[in-house]
Order: sequence, then structure tokens, then C-alpha cells
Amino acid sequence: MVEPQSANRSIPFKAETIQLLNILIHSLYNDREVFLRELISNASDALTRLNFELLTNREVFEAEAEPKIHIRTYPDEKLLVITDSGIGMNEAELIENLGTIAQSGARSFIQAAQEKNAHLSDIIGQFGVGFYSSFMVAEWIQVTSRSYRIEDSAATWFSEGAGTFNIEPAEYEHRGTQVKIKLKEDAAEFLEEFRLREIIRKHSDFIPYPIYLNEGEEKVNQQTALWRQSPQEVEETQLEDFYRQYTLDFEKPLLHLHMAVDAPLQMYALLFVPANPERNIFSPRKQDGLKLYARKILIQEYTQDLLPKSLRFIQGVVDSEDLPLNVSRESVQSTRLMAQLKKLITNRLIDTFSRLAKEKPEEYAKFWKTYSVFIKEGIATDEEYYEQFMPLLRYHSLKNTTEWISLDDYIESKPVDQQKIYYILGDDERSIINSPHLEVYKKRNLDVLLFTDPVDPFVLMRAKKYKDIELVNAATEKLDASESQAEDAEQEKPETQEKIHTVISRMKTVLGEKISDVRVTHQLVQSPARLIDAEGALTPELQRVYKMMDKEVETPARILEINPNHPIIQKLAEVSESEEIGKAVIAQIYENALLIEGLHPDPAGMIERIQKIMQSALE
Ligand SMILES: Nc1ncnc2c1ncn2[C@@H]1O[C@H](COP(=O)(O)OP(=O)(O)OP(=O)(O)O)[C@@H](O)[C@H]1O
Repeated sequence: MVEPQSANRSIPFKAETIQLLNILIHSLYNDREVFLRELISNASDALTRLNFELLTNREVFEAEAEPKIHIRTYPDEKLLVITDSGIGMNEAELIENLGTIAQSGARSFIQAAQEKNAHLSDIIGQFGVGFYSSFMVAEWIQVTSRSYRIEDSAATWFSEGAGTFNIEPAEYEHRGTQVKIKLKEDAAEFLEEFRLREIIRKHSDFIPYPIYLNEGEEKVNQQTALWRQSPQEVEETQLEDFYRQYTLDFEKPLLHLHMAVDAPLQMYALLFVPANPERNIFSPRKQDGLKLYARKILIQEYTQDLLPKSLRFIQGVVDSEDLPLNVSRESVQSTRLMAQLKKLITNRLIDTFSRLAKEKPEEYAKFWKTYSVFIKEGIATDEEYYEQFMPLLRYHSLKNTTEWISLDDYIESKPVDQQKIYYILGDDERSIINSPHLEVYKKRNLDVLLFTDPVDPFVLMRAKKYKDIELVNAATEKLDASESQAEDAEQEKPETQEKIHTVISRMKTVLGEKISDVRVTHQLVQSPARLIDAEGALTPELQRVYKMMDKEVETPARILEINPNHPIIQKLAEVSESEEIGKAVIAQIYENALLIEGLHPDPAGMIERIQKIMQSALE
């Protein structure tokens, strides 16, 4: 049925639209060019919707017309005209779509824009205000459209962006929509062909329909979306070109992942691990996040919900057929599909890292050097994925200070009866290797992982176990260095015990309040003594966490543990109590222990005493 054609009518915009237009018209927004992206994306949506219609309906006006988008400029009249052969709109649809329906994003946009310190650029980027964004550059806009329905007639919508728009019947021969923009004085740049090309290449390169500019016969957009091709067909150089164009990073990426998935949902992704996590200042990527497309149409420039936060260094594109095309940008986040996509992508990424570690350990070592801190952050903070991140951990160990070993490697090579995974905390490998705490492990030929990264204690806050095997601190674990009962019996002899008691009480007198106690340990081999935390003190892990967070913590005086079998300790018992040398040796034993724990406040201060001890040794 042919609708009765009405004469020119003036209709008020919805209240929210008026507010939105007010903000946009008066905005001094630098990235005004996005208006073109919005119009092209509307045109592209209209073409896709027509394609759907054509699947089931042959009663379509101009069914054979080529699906395309055409942009024309008329510099003398300052006109920019964007035409598409999409689904089109009749009069009622023009009124509804461009005037009276409050856009889903409008309200949130206005709210966000009215907030203090709001940056319009962030907000426009975030909400994508669609068609109306053209009012940033337009004095007026005229939209003429002819719907795909044969019986419909054409109509024209016109507005200067104030409170109302006009609607009237039109003569328009072709199916689709023509958006005519009279550019503001200061928006003449959008009449320049090179500028338009630049914008199209930047924002709409992968729109699935050809975009023509003025009389040019070549389409301006590339149209082929590399990520939608089969991974086997894409060549290494194409990937590198794509990555370079995408990030302006001229270093090759460390790794890429090309996914083409059909089930449980349909998606393509092309992801990269950059050689360096810092974006360079020229990078067109201004924030973390992946570019999200639905059927090649850009939905969101920076999508952070597709990855765990700790994998924010990943660059690339995700494209899913399953995302509804008309999904508004703000509702993208909350769809169930996004959670599914995130899971799929994250699992595949973790899998790719694991495979790299297995198949190309040297390349994994490079990855680990740069990104270990991110993976460790993931373990410390990511409730959902921390367990999956754990097999990616790599450490040096007491027995292997040159190659990285995983927790799985450690478990595989440990003796069957060893029930725990041992680690030791320290500031650098060279000094912890010499820690007295490790003597018993060396003697017993047990391996210990060296945790020297400042973020390792954070990892330990969450990761108490791996594959049901407890991770324990070698420095606080009680392992006995004496392997036979005979050795024990020797230690327990009454005369030995008495000697040791003498030494202990002398040490307590000499060291006074510097220590909370002196006692015997059987965990030492070469060293005469070591320091351990007093009972009730914070664990060494927590002490380091606090230190990293710059929090002052009081550590109660430590306990000095002595090795009853050490010649220095045994000889000390024979030195008369009044002799100065005995006191000097005790003070030096304590300070040596401080030094090796990295706790000595003034190592050079020991020199004088050491010289006295040397002198006495020579006499
Ligand atoms: N070129 C076009 N052809 C057909 N319909 C169009 C065209 N441009 C806009 N429309 C209609 O007008 C509606 C409003 O467009 P607008 O750009 O304001 O928002 P949107 O595209 O729905 O959302 P977004 O904010 O994500 O762009 C569209 O949903 C569509 O129905």
C-alpha cells in the first residue's frame, strides 16, 4: 500500500537528542573526523541489512543494484555527500530513526559529558554517538532515502541541529540513503580528497563494501580483512605488514596468533605479542585493548573486556559474526558473548605461550624476559585465570642457574619422596646461592627455586600450591642436615652439649638485644651461624610484599642459630671468657649472618674488627 504523502512538517527532536546535539554542536573536539566513520558504518549496516533481506525476499526495489558506498565533495558549495545503496528508509523510518527514538547511547553519553573533568574525546570514543556526531562539522544535514520496499516512496529529512527537524516527500530515484552535509566554515578539511582517504583508511579500511570517492574508479578501502582469511593462506610478510600498519611498531612482534573458530561460536582473531610492551609515541593505538569488529564493521576501538587485565600487552583484532550488528557500543561489554569470546581467546593465548615454551625454548626465554612480570601479575591478581598462568612460570634454581625451569620441570626431577616444592627468596641470585639456609639442601642434593623477582612474593600470596604440591620457603623449612643417627648421637654427647651451652650463653651476653635468642640448628653445614625470623614475626614473603609497597614494618630482633659442628663454634668454647678475641669473633659471626641476609646496614664498619681478628690469628 502506498502511504499518503505528507507535506513539509516540522517535528521536535526527543529531549535527550536536543541535549546531545547541543553538546556536539558546541564541541571543540579534535577528532571530529570520526563522524565519517559513523556515517560509513551506518551505510555499511544498511547494506548488510539489505543482504539479509535479499536472502528471503525477491520483491526488493532495484534488487540488482551494486552494493556500494559513494562519497562526493562539492567544494564550491561546501557540501559532502555520502550515498549508499543499502536498505533505505521511508518517511516513518526517517522520523523514527533520526528524530524521535532516543538512541541507546544518548542518555549515558549526556551523563558522562556532564561529569566534571569529562573529556569529550573519550566519551565520543566510548559511546559512539552515531549519526548525530556529524553535527560536529555540519551547518545542516539533509538525509534523503528510498526504502527497499517497492511500494514505499522517498522522503527527505532536514535539520540544522536545533530543536526540530523537517520531513517532506522527495524525488529520489535509487534505493538507499544519501546524507548531504553542509560543512561548517572550519570544517573545510573534509572536502580534501587526501584527507578523506586518510580517514577512510584509518577508520573504515575493512568495511566489507567498496567505498568510492568522487570520480575515482578504484575503491578507497582495502576491504580485505586479513584476519578473516584462512590462517594457512596468510603469509608471514602480510602479517608483519598488518602489524606495522596497526601499531606503527617497526620491531617484529615476538609472536602472533591467528584464530578462525566456528564452534562453540564463530570468531576470527589476529593477535600479536609486541617485542616491547611500551607503545611508541607514534602508535595509532592510544590505549590498551583489542579492536572489535562484528562482520568486519568496527564496533569498538579499544576493547579491554576480551582479555584478562594482565594480558593487556596483546595487540590485535577480534571479529565475530555472532555479535549483533546493531549492538550499541556500551552494551557490548555486558553481553554473554563477550565473556565467551574472552575465554576462548585467553585459553588459546595461554596455550600458544605453553607451546612456544615447549617447542622453542629460546624464544620463550625472550618472551619470559619481557613479559614475566605481566604473567606474575596475572597469578597474583586474576581469580579466574591464575591457575592457567602457573605452568608458564620459569625460574632458575640452585642446581640450574643458567636455564629457566618450570614448576613441572622441578616436580619431574625431584626425588620421589620429596613432598614439597622448595623456593628461597632473595634480592639477587649470586647472593642467595650462598645463603646458609641452602646448605642443608646442597648437602642432601635437593633443588631449590630462586625467587629473586620483587613480584615473586606477590605470586606466593596466591600460589600456595602447584598441582597439589605445597610451595615452601627453604629458609623457614626445618630440614635436618645430619643424615645418620651416628651423627646425631655425636651431637648429643653430654660434653659437646655443655660446650655449646657455654658458647650460647656467651653469645647472648655479647649480642644483648640485637637478637631475641641463640639456639642450635642442624641445618647448617659450612656456616657457623645463620639468622632466622623470631616466632610471630611476619613471614619473609609478607615482609617483602610490605617492603615493595613502601610500608614500614617492625621486625622483632631475629634468632641466631648456630652450627654445633662448626670448628669456629667449637673453638669458641675453648677461649677464655675474658679474652677480647672471643667477643670480637661472636660479634663478627653475627654480622656475617646479617651480611649474607642482605640486612647489614654498614658493611665497611666491620673492617676494624676483622683486622683485629686477623692480627690475632697471625700472632
Ligand atoms: N545510511 C543509512 N541507511 C539506513 N538506515 C540508516 C542509515 N543511517 C542511519 N540509519 C538508521 O538510523 C538509526 C540511527 O543511526 P545512528 O547512527 O544514530 O545510531 P546506530 O547506528 O543505531 O548506533 P551507533 O551509535 O552504534 O552508530 C540506525 O539504527 C538506522 O536504523
